[in-house]
Amino acid sequence: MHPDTLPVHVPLVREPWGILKSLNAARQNVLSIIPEIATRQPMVSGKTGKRWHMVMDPDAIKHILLEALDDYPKSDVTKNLLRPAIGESLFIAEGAHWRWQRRAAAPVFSHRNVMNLAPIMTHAAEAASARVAAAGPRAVNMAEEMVRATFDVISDVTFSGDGGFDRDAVHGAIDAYIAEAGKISLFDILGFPDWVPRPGRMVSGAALREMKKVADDAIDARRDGSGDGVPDLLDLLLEGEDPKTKRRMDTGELRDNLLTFIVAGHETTALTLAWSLYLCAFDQVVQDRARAEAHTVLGDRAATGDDVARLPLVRQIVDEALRMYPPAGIISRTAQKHDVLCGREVRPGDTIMIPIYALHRNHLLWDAPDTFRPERFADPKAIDRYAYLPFGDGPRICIGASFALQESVIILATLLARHRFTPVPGKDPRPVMILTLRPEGGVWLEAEPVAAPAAPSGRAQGAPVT
Ligand code: HEM
Repeated sequence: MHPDTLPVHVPLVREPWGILKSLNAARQNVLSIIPEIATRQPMVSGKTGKRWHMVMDPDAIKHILLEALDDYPKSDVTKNLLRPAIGESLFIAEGAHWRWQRRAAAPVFSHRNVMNLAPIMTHAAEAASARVAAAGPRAVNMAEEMVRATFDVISDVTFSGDGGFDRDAVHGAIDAYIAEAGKISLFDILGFPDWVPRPGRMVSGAALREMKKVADDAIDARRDGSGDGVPDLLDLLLEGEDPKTKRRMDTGELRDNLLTFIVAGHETTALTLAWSLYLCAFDQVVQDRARAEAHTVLGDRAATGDDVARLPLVRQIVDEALRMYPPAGIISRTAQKHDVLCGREVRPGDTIMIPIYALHRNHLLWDAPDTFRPERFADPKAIDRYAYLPFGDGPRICIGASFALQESVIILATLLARHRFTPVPGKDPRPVMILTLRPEGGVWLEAEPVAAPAAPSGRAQGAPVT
């Protein structure tokens, strides 16, 4: 197929690059350090200051993420990067300190609790759809809209109804932090030796202090008052207890974990939605089919938690967007022991990268990997589990995966039911990874209103929460 007929992708490196060239390229886009052969081979190794390996072999990945979990902790660099913002929270902690927090937080994301939070997602979907309608007929940057929608959701489910919680202050602080942290990660992902100067290390302390204070105040206020209505993530985490040690989180631990949910959960979900909408605009046939599905199930109302299971094509579009543009495009670990992966020697201290972007486009694992084909997810059993890792895997798999998928399907189905999205010529986004895989330039789409048919009879109406 002619490349012009493919959705946007990153041109990968075809020749070995020196340190400076790699560094320069990574400054612009971390994905551009992935060699093209990583989409054709099970493992690629090299040395850029430190020894590194990129692993795309499902069995080796299973070994790293599941069987030998303790021998492959998250790389120090990832942890150093995030610690100033989110402390020793679930995302960063290792060993016993990670285990008790994971056990205490697991029930927070149970199917029932996530379902209970669906009305907040429906409400955000309604609001996003109304904003898009109001902005038309001119082109809308859907990437920006989706950041707003998912931030509405995550701030409502973390600190719902807390009058004193200043959303804009937290949003601003997180964005400033991520922008700074992104600069550091370029060095860190490459595994440069510690003596390389890191200009971004001077992360703005003031922004972080402000963010933590806002969160602490909201937690203390909640401890004093009683939360009413459906318990949100803060209520659930306040109740959370490690069943083994009976330990509960103190205010600092609660704050670090709630901020983790905001940092880990909001931009990633916004990107999933932005890329899904880009792909729907790219392929009008798929978009029409998804709209027909949404109309059949929803009629003229917004999607609810109960609808998610009845929207398989919308879900497949989300799955395929997560394959082609995984928000966490690379995850990395530091080897602790001598080991052998794909017949190759691994030494303690080696950086192990799982370039999810290249794994999801590996020709050994996927047919026509650069082509948008949501139907490849029609039968989930047909997908090799360790070939598809948008949420990681093993005990450290994303704790918010079902939350993110539910939110994405609710928002995408609602938007597709009410608008027809078409690309704006000459405004294709460029996939760029700094900390996450973003559509540089935005996802600019024309959104034409579509009249939805009346709600199908005999089905409960999902009244949006106001
Ligand atoms: C589409 C959206 C999302 C994507 C693509 C995503 C991706 C990931 C990935 C790849 C990991 C594993 C990282 C590694 O092993 O190095 C992870 C971990 C994590 N994610 Fe997500 N995530 C998403 C949404 C969320 C949401 C909504 C939340 C919370 C509300 C969340 C909270 C976390 C936490 C706490 C961890 C660390 C878990 C642990 O180490 O025990 N994520 N995520």
